[in-house]
Amino acid sequence: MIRSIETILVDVPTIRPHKLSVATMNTQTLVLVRVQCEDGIEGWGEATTIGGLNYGDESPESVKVNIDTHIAPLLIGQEARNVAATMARVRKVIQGNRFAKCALETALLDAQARRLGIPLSELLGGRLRDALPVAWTLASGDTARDIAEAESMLEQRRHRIFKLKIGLRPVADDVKHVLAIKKALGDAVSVRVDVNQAWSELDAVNGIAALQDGGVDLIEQPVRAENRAGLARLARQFAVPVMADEALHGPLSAFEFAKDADADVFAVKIAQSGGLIPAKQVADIAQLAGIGLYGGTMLEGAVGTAASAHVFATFGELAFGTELFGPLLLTEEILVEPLQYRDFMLQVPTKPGLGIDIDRDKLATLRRK
Ligand SMILES: O=C(O)C[C@H]1C=CC(=O)O1
Ligand SMILES: [Mn+2]
Repeated sequence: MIRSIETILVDVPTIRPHKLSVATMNTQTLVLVRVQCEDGIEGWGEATTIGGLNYGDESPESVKVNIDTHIAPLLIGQEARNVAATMARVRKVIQGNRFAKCALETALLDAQARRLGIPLSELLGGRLRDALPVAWTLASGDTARDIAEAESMLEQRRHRIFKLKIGLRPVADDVKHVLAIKKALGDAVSVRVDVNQAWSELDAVNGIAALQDGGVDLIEQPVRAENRAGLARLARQFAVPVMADEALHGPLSAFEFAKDADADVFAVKIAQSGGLIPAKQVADIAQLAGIGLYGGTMLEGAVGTAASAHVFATFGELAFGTELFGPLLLTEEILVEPLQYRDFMLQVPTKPGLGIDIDRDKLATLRRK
């Protein structure tokens, strides 16, 4: 039985300003969810977003207040072992709030997998890989600094896929910035861009043409999330793959995109999908439709990153790798043993549940008072 649900806000400074077209982040706020069960088992989940309400329609504070006030009371006293029934109840009576639902589902599945003594990926059907390629986002806003940062990542064998955040400056300036980085890093390195919806369709036609010529590998969410037809036109017009990110809000939106192949690639995110099981459905839909997969992040800390890793490890196809670098962008470690990144890959944890242990003392110091 579920005994208690606690939500904890944790503000962690980033290692440098992280500049997106919608926000500049100097801290990330983690919403940690702790579910305690009568049998002594506990599970952890996490929700994050980017820049308060700049990125999505849930904020860390809304996730906390909506779980505390509206969702937790539905769950206290419910059977903890049947996560499917519990989440079905939540999904039936709670509208929206995908990030909050994801954090809760993560905690319930973590608890159940710990109870069974198996890694979470096994509860999700079993893993097809033990390590995941991880991209790094260059988003300092400065070309020379981004190149130096990428070179250091290559030297440490941490990342060889780089995603550049653009869309804030005029298209020509952004193209110049991206191509300078691509030229400096060379052909062995994958350079991609994320426009975070900033371009008009006309900007996108011009921008993508130049980026494609310059050897950029992937174009992420160039136009508004609502403009599915526009994204589809761009995907058809260009050979360089065009990826849907903010446009994906779970299985239903994935199905709408998949019906007519309106994107070449999906950025699958557990939070945007509304949970781990819906994220798997998004991936299934993509694979059935021949759409490529990329394991996305909401810049989660270690808990959300581990949860995402367990989900992505079950994907048959993962042609574009992942961007599960969230914990590496933060100045503080909240795990007893950090997640392992080596040889350009994140190692999927192997211990039961999420396979991680929260450092309780650290959490006590960092939590918002
Ligand atoms: O993809 C996004 O839009 C959000 C996020 C993921 C990586 C990053 O730097 O920002
Ligand atoms: Mn994106």
